[in-house]
Amino acid sequence: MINRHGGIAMNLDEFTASREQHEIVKLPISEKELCDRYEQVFTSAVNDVLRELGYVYQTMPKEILPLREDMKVAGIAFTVKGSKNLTLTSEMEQRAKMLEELNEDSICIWDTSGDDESAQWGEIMTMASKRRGCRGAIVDGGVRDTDKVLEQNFPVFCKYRTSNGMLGRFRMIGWQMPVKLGDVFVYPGDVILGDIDGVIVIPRNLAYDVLLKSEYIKENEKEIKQMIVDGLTPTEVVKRGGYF
Ligand SMILES: O=C([O-])CC(=O)C(=O)O
Ligand SMILES: [Mg+2]
Repeated sequence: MINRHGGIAMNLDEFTASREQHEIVKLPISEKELCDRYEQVFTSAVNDVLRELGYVYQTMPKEILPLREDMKVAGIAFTVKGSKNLTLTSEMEQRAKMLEELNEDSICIWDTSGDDESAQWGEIMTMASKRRGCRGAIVDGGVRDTDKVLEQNFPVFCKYRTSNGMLGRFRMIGWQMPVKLGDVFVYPGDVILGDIDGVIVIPRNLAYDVLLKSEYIKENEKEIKQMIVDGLTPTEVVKRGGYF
């Protein structure tokens, strides 16, 4: 296309739409039921289903782990993006506003631009987000007040613990925008599942089908495990259609 200065114009409409007007498709079941059922499966099963569909870059950086090994959570992505920043004017007010926009069955996802210094989550933020019906937080950064977060039984997955509060060190640039943690893109509305093996992102348009197939895998693996209990060798298991 020739622009009004006679030069070649770049048409960014489609690209912009793919990034910033990502459709939040309606799901065949409620978000609450979807999340509750995802919490009954496990990340490895979901990962295998996504792999079958050709989606092999859906796991978050492997350093993002649960605060306690038995923590498991599924939720609807509410994304937050920030970076190291020395300014603090209105930082608290801005963070309060974000927390007040968290919705029921959300999970707060922090893209920290690779922060290695501050805590993006803590005790009071846990208390406030629980009241909003938020199901957990996934932080590509840090958490503080860890003992008080653990007492609240709120699933938090993060890279590190630190007493460094984010004020004056880090701040948000916005929320509910597309973010990228490691290799994986997260769009607001995607489904997130975290357990002892880490965190996986299920694109929203696939979320219901992937759930059904993951539930099937969970059932099917019972039969495979029974073959081992019955004394079959791994070779016999594979011959009968079993897998690992
Ligand atoms: O501001 C922070 O770093 C978070 C915090 O301490 C809290 O939520 O209690
Ligand atoms: Mg605190």
